[in-house]
Amino acid sequence: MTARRRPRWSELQPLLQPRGASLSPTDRRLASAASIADLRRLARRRAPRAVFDYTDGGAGDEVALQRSREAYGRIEFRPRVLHDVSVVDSTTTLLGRPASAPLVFAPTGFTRMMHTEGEPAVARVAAREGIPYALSTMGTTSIEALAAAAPEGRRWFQLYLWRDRGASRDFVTRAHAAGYEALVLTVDTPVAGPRLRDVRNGLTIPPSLSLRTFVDGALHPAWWFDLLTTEPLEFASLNRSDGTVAELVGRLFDPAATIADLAWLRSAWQGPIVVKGVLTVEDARAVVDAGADAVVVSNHGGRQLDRAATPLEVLPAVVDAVGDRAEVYVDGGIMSGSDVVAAVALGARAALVGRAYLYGLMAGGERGVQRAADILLGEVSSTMALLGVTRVTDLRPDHLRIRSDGR
Ligand SMILES: Cc1cc2nc3c(=O)[nH]c(=O)nc-3n(C[C@H](O)[C@H](O)[C@H](O)COP(=O)(O)O)c2cc1C
Ligand SMILES: CCCCCCC(=O)C(=O)O
Repeated sequence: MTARRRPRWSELQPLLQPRGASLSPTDRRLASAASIADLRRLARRRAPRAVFDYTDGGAGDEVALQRSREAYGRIEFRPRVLHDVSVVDSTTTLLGRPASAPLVFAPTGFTRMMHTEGEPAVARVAAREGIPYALSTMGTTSIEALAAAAPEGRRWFQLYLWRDRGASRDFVTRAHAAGYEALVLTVDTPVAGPRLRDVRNGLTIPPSLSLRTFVDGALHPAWWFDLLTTEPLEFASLNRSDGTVAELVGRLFDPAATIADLAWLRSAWQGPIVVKGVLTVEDARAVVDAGADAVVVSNHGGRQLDRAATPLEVLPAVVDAVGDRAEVYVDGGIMSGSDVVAAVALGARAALVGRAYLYGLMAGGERGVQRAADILLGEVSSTMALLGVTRVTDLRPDHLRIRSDGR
């Protein structure tokens, strides 16, 4: 079924080593992770609590976070049998260029806080696997350094509009000069969502030393060892950023941004623009009218407005409304390749994942991200085969039904 796909590094590695021989403890742990949920468990053990919670958590009571995830639990596949699935082709095109699967690594801020290998590690895995990766404005690696780390990769740049429009313009210029292919304008963060776990943990960016963080660190020495033995976190654009995430957002992000700013961006950037954070048909139409080439139906992984709509539920209506004029992606709660396939069957051109690769990163740096990619991409192929589908374009809504009982 996946015979034509090149074996992945982490599948090969155990075969190339004498049994149990020189596999590092990290490699052994990663090799034993069979799912993204397993990687999450490893991540939780390795990262300090404040870091894990920042990544894992959502806004408010985390209702949006849970609903986004639960929506995938309601999917019931309708497999078709006796179809030749000896060769499954998961390739597609995104923004007019080839991708090995309908999958994108979503932008995530402060990535080197999860593991010091950070964004370059994520970008290298994405490049190796032939999927796009969007660097965040709040990244801890500069636009230029990331381009140098994975020059052959498909790089998108995620833009937050800042109060200082000169700085926003500068990001656009730098992304263009460094060969980024697309801009992802995130529109669901006019102010910070209330991240209660971060408040309770006293999280600051960068993490500061206090009795609490000292104890947290003592319980997670590997993470601290990595942090202390590498260069300090480099923020893409900030010289000093001390404060809580909410303070940072309040200081930098422009709550007055409107659709006119998207029109401005359209005139300033010649390449594709993806608008991320749309949850209504009205907004999807408005941003496509203003020049967006793609929209991401997203509630920011449940991290912004709690009780915001569930992306998978909104997806079909957005596809109906703008799918003939723009590519429609979805994210939030995607933890397996079978979730990716369900999203595509419901009309998404691609699914973005955030936490899924961050759990891998926290669990084992670049090798952990590779493990996450292996798991997701392997599951995309096997789910397609088990559904009786050999091409992404053959996935249709009638390959599934949505159960109302959630079981
Ligand atoms: C730790 C973390 C940091 C994030 N930072 C950003 C960011 O800087 N910009 C952005 O547009 N979205 C950001 N997001 C949201 C993701 O791009 C994406 O929408 C979300 O993670 C999808 O949900 P999932 O994590 O369940 O896959 C972040 C998400 C996480 C988990
Ligand atoms: C509260 C918004 C923080 C913005 C930076 C990173 C990000 O988007 C996130 O979700 O976290």
